[in-house]
Amino acid sequence: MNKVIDIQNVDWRRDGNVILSEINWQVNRREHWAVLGLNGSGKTTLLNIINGYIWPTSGKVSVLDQHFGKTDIRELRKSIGWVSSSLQEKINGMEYGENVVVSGKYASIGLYEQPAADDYQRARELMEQLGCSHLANRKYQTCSQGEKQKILIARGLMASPDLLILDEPTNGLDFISREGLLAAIQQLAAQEDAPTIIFVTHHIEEILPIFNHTLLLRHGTVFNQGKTKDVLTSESLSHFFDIPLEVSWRKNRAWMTIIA
Ligand SMILES: Nc1ncnc2c1ncn2[C@@H]1O[C@H](COP(=O)(O)OP(=O)(O)OP(=O)(O)O)[C@@H](O)[C@H]1O
Repeated sequence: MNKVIDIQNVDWRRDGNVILSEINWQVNRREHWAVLGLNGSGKTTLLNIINGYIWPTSGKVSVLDQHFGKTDIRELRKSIGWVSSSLQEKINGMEYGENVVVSGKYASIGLYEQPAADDYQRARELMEQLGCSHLANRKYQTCSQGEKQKILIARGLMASPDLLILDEPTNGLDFISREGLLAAIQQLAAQEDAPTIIFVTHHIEEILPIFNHTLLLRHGTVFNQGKTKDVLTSESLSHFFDIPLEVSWRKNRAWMTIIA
């Protein structure tokens, strides 16, 4: 496989508005990317294009070397794990943690097929990896927000995807749970056989060292992209957010302070 994501000159217009404009973005294997942008900058729209839920008005898209327009998107989606808040709403709260994870293999929300014993074995391993194996026999609705996210990430890995998209996975987490989830993601991404991970966030300090590349989206355009250390600079981010700020690095993570 050459490119995990290859987006060339993509525009998306809706009702006379330009929502995405001239997007060019290439993601190679062995790279993990963070996508950063304020509300309404076009992050979800871009993810919807990658997953084939919306079609670009112009431009070319290929994902995992499959060229859109020439491929069966439903087949392709089996190789893409996607964890988002809209998925969270679709999960049956009465389902047990491990069943939620196993359902990821069948790319279905509930379980309509009879899983094999080794599916449960794999689900347990993934839950172990994410630090949530103790939730295997817990009803999903009784789990905390952070616990639910870990279950959903394990679920997203169940079909052994080549691409895993984490869309604002830390939403609604307190800072302890957030750090717990980030530590699990860092560990997961560092594994030899990890899928390529795209991590979408509003917060620069959530960009873990493993996210060696970052894409900055603003008003539906790519403001900057490249190596995370080159992109998350005081100068670049002051322009990006249109406010003077200073970036400092602690434990290989960038933190920003607004300077009056
Ligand atoms: N189907 C649509 N029709 C018209 N406008 C749309 C549609 N979908 C998104 N938009 C607009 O496109 C812009 C980008 O939205 P998008 O949801 O992609 O942003 P986002 O970066 O994901 O924001 P957030 O961080 O708030 O989730 C917004 O102004 C939104 O109102």
